[in-house]
Amino acid sequence: MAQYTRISGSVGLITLKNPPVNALSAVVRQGIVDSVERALGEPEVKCLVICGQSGKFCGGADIREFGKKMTGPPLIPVFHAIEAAAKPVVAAIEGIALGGGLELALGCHYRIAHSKAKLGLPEVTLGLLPAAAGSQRLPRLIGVPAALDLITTGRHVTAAEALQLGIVDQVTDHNTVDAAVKFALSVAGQSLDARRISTFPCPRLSNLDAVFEAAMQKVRQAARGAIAPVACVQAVRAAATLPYAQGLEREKELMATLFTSGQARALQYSFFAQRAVGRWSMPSGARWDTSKPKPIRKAAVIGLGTMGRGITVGLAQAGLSVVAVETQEKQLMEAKQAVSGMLERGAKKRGVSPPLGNISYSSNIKTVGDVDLVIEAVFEDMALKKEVFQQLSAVCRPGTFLCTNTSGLDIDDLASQTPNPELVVGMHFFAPAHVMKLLEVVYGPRSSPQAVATAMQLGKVIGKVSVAVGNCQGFVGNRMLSPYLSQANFLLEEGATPEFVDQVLEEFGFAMGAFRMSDLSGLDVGWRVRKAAGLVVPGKPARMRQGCRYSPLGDLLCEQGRFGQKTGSGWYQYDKPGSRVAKPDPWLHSFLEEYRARHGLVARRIDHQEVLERCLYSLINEGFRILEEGIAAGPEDIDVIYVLGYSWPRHRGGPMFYADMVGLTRVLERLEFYHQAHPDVPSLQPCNLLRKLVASGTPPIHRWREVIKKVHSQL
Ligand SMILES: CCCCCCC/C=C/C(=O)SCCNC(=O)CCNC(=O)[C@H](O)C(C)(C)COP(=O)(O)OP(=O)(O)OC[C@H]1O[C@@H](n2cnc3c(N)ncnc32)[C@H](O)[C@@H]1OP(=O)(O)O
Repeated sequence: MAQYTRISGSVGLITLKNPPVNALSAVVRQGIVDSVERALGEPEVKCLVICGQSGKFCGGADIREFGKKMTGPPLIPVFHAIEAAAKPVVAAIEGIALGGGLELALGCHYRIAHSKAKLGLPEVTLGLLPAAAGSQRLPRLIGVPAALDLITTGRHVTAAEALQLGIVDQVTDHNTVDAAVKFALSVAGQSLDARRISTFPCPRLSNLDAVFEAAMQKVRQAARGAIAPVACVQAVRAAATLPYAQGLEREKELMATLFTSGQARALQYSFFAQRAVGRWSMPSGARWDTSKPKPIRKAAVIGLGTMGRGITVGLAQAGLSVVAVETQEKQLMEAKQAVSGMLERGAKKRGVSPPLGNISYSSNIKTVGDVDLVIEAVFEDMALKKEVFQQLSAVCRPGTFLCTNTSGLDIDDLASQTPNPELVVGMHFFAPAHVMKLLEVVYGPRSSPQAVATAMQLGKVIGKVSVAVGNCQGFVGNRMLSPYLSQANFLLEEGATPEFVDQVLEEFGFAMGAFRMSDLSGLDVGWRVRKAAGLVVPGKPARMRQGCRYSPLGDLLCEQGRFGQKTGSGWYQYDKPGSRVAKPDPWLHSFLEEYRARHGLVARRIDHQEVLERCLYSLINEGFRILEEGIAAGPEDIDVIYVLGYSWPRHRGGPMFYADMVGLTRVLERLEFYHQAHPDVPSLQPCNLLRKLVASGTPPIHRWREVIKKVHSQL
């Protein structure tokens, strides 16, 4: 709702009340209309102030109303009524003014913001554009280049930047409503002619075409197929070239295509999924709302390689005390320098001082005796990790949580090295660990709910989106990647090239195709895992292992020292070791031809559809298996992992959402088709849960959990 009160005798105060973010639901919109009408009708009222309850101005349109039947007054006429008012209307912006929230403020005559407020038009991140006249008002207020930047990226700006850009008129460190009331009284009675943004001409640009061409090129490059950023540029162009009313028509037209698009649905699903993963549950019944985390004030990181350094930076930046341990003195010195550099660069960007004092470095593991939680980040080697866990058990005080940063090793096996396996969880960080948003929190059968809650909470404190998953080979992300990469390799055996496979996957929207990604991560990583699993048989590249089809192509490259970017060659060639520019490699093409000839394989033409279906559907099929086994609690968990950790295009929601969009029946049919053609590839065999979902009438994704529950109850 919107509450109307009169304060200081002549100020009409409208307070938006719709927790948690005062979104502009139908009731709120109606409340604004009624309150404005009332204030304008009261002769004693000289000016109006609009604010939001609980220190939050407004989080924008109510996203939960999208896709439902529209009720209540539409936003544009509401904002026009405010702008047309004969009494000054001042927006008192505390906390947030985002999307429709900022558009509401732009409809007001003045804007006063608290110094800690964040403002922005993030509609593009939801597959939309600022279609409550934001795309038309903002360029008129701050000029085309700045408006293009804010609208196409959706980035939030601080109050200080908003003041500099001219979005707000004043910034205060004190009570924002008081400041707005004082300000409103000071301008009451003055002419409002120069305050109605819709009447402003858009600031002229001499190089208008060049500016828009450059903007379009930039968004097309960054968007990986997303349509909203392109529509945002088109809408701002309308503001720059058309009168306001016509610009508004164009904004409406563009919004109509976006609003009902699959991409908008995917992005909005992704928004809610990212929040839903915080409400985790375990098969034991333990849940986020019944498991209390322990506060972590002091943590230790063991092993200061690339991952350990990033984790140390993340913890220190979040204000924790960190003991950073590296037993090799030379490595310790290098790490100290590298960590300090990262902290200094990060602090410079944020205009704060680097938290160097939060870290103490040591080469002795015994120095971790008084920490609340340890994150072991030594080399990915089970024997080494076990040794470290045994040492930790001896030196840590009782109750210390022991976490391991591993991308797939058995958490339970590691937990068995300690007298308190309930305190052990996996924390799978993604490189670079201080930058990547994703954290897989892995619980073993003996991990306590409190240990999981604590790791999840710590993830939040250090700014990660944490997803709780069960213990299995590769956890969720890497387990699903395995069939995807296998298919990519099989496609090479059958006639494709790395360039073609990558092109198809990149056109789908991945930042990098399977082979470019493998070259970046290092082919030796997978090689080591396959060796440990007994799959690599040097000198005998037979194409079957343990009764299933196996491609030894990656192993053969590793045997030649081709580990990817770091060695200057892998699936591609690079100018020099460490170079990032992948070039097709004639050597690799001849190698593939010889390989096929040696194994009696005849190259055939493989089309886009086959590449996409075999790579993606095998990955999705593994996702269904993961759900069936209860390793992930719901499809949102998998989708968040893929979008944040594996560069799955956000505008496609994630693999499970994509399966829902394609249609489960179609996914099932195509898997059956490919499995018939490749009966020796078990990952192509449709899993039971997928069959059950299809048999139960292909329910939409938000109802899959009901079917999953039934499957689990039958086990
Ligand atoms: C019908 C046609 C209308 C056409 C209008 C076109 C023009 C306008 C379009 C828009 O305004 S689209 C919305 C633009 N706004 C946003 O994108 C903001 C989205 N929200 C956020 O970025 C964050 O939530 C926040 C506001 C910065 C707060 O972050 P914080 O970390 O503090 O909390 P969260 O966990 O993210 O959110 C808490 C809670 O609130 C729900 N929520 C947030 N924003 C909205 C919203 N705009 N509508 C509905 N619900 C919202 C969020 O989902 C969380 O709830 P749970 O999911 O955990 O239950």
